[in-house]
Amino acid sequence: MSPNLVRNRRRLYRIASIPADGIGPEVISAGIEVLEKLAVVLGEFEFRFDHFEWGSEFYKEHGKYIPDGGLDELKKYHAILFGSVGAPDVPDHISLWGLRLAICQPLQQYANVRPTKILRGISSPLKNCHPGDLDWVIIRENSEGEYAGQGGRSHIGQPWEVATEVSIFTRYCVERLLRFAFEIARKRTRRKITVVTKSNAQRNGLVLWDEVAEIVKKDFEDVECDKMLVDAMTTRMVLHPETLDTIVATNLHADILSDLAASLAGSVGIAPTSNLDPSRQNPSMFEPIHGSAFDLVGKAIANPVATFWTAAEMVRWLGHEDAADTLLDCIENVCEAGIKTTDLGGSATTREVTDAVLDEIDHSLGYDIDLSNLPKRQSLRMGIEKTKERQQKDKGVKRQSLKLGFD
Ligand SMILES: NC(=O)c1ccc[n+]([C@@H]2O[C@H](COP(=O)([O-])OP(=O)(O)OC[C@H]3O[C@@H](n4cnc5c(N)ncnc54)[C@H](O)[C@@H]3O)[C@@H](O)[C@H]2O)c1
Ligand SMILES: O=C(O)[C@H](O)[C@@H](O)C(=O)O
Ligand SMILES: [K+]
Ligand SMILES: [Mn+2]
Repeated sequence: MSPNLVRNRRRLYRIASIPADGIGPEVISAGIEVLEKLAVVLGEFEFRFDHFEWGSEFYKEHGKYIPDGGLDELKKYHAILFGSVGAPDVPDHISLWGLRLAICQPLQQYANVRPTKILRGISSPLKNCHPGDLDWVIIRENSEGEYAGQGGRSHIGQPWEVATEVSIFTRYCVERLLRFAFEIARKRTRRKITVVTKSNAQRNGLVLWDEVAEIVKKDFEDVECDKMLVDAMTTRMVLHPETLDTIVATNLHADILSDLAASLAGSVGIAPTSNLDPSRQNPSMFEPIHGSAFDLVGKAIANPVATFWTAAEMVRWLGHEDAADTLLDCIENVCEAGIKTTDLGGSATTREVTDAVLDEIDHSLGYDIDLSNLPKRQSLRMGIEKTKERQQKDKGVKRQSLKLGFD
């Protein structure tokens, strides 16, 4: 088979990488290594990453996080891989609105999807909660609500100063998000959704949420639906995690609940986030759930698992379910082998966890692949095809060593 033919069968994905601030660059560079390894070993697709230096250093130099025309530039990519924005010497509302929200909102990434489960090898801080008891996906409204940006300040610095922070809930945005969440619930085994609001106190917008949920649920009779007030929801998440599956909530409520969820599953260092434009008119953006973690910067101990799981979700969104599952399996194997960072009670560095995951991916086809003597990339592509052919023939043979050499 000619190398060109092999090449043509592999999908090429152009990814915009925006590592930004804090531990963002440390975890995103690890994530890119893992994605590139996955691409080489599986041979189904390849990635071309373009790196954007947008972040707080860029802001301090240029007075903006995104240069003119930057959003149009992003639209040319299949997906965006994002680290975290936020620096100790820039107010947090400037950085968040300058970069993350300035991408999510105009690109209509209205569905923020945050799965959490107890990965193999990780234990929950809840003493009665075991793997399988906590397996949730939180769907966060990602375009309006408490993050609509409506409000202002008057008489600044005066004793009579006023500030308003106005939440906006539109029937259109609430309904599209609820429909998306019910679809997710329907695809999961338990077909169960909990709609979370605070409609006792927030008597306008969140009453609208409740009403729209009642209408939407009629189209999903196969999905079991219940509703909770957000304060009681925190209690249920802690005391009865096994009663929950898909959870849908407003922008702010789901932001808070999802950090709690990640920590109940072990750490904010493990959980992924997908900022999706379900219409696929714009690229979606994938990021670990955590922020810049100023306390960890430069120490080389940031947990890269959240970014690896995020990378798996990006691969899934691009249409490669099996590859995503393979990557998640590799991540769990590493956790199960006890190679964990300090937030999970281990002592491994970011590098050690990354190397262990790279090694697992190498083994994921069932062969040890030695690519060291290959002269050029094309040969490597052919080599991978050959490896897969042989794997098909030798199904069940585990961890054979295979030395590839084509020219
Ligand atoms: N999406 C984003 O870009 C995003 C998300 C959250 C926070 N932020 C920003 O990040 C900055 C810091 O925010 P914060 O302290 O509230 O939240 P954070 O998520 O950065 O940190 C909270 C805690 O979690 C720990 N932690 C976070 N990531 C970890 C990892 N990968 N491995 C191990 N431990 C990890 C930190 O050490 C810290 O103790 C702020 O500027 C905030 O605005 C940005
Ligand atoms: O949107 C936010 O509130 C922050 O960026 C952050 O907490 C997140 O989860 O993305
Ligand atoms: K992040
Ligand atoms: Mn958050």
